[in-house]
Amino acid sequence: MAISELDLPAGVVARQLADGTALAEGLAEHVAEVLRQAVEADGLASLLVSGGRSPIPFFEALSAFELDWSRVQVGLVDERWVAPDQDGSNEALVRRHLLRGPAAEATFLGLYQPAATLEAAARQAGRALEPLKRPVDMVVLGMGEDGHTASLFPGSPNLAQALAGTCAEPCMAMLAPVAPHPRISLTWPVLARARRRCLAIQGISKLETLRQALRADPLRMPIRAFLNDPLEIYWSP
Ligand SMILES: O=C(O)[C@H](O)[C@@H](O)[C@H](O)[C@H](O)COP(=O)(O)O
Repeated sequence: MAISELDLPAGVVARQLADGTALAEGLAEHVAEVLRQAVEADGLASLLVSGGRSPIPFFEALSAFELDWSRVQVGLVDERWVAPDQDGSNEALVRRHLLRGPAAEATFLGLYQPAATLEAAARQAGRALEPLKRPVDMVVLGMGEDGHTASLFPGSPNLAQALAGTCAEPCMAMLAPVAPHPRISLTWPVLARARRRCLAIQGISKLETLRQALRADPLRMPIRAFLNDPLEIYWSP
């Protein structure tokens, strides 16, 4: 199976790479160029990345690119509600694998907030995102086997509100079916209205998930809400 076999909506571009290394390097080169152009045009660039396991090679490849990282904001599309020094923290993942070398000069805008409740933490995270340049210059999404993206999980309370184009909150409390369960996720308006968006997925199984998502209800497979122009899908076997 090849990604070219998928019937993608207009404005959705698919790039098939030979393997995970080529995917990480190709995506890093593309993202670095978008950031470089945004810094040149606006004096500031904003990047939102996903957590999980698969972005690590991409993070490490991107961190080595020479650009004016002091004018780049790096944030997360979601966070597990765990402190940065605990297992599962996306902030720790980005600080360890992306904010190093030249990229150490970037400004990190995290989502984790200690608070009495997850909902209070999400509200505080939204306020902490106020300095984020919008529309965001580049959002890099991942996708789970169930069709979730960021921490927009099927069956999560608040999902319908978070996917609505009228959602006024930049981020919301979400619940994942897998540990760590409490999450904070950016919402559709921030993620979908970015100037450039990439979806990075690897393996036949996720390609099958993507094929199913193209015909699915976003409430059942939330990635569907982002499969529209502009989107560049990076996929490798
Ligand atoms: O916090 C997270 O886990 C991510 O933001 C999440 O949305 C991730 O992109 C998918 O779960 C895919 O994860 P993998 O790339 O590790 O399969």
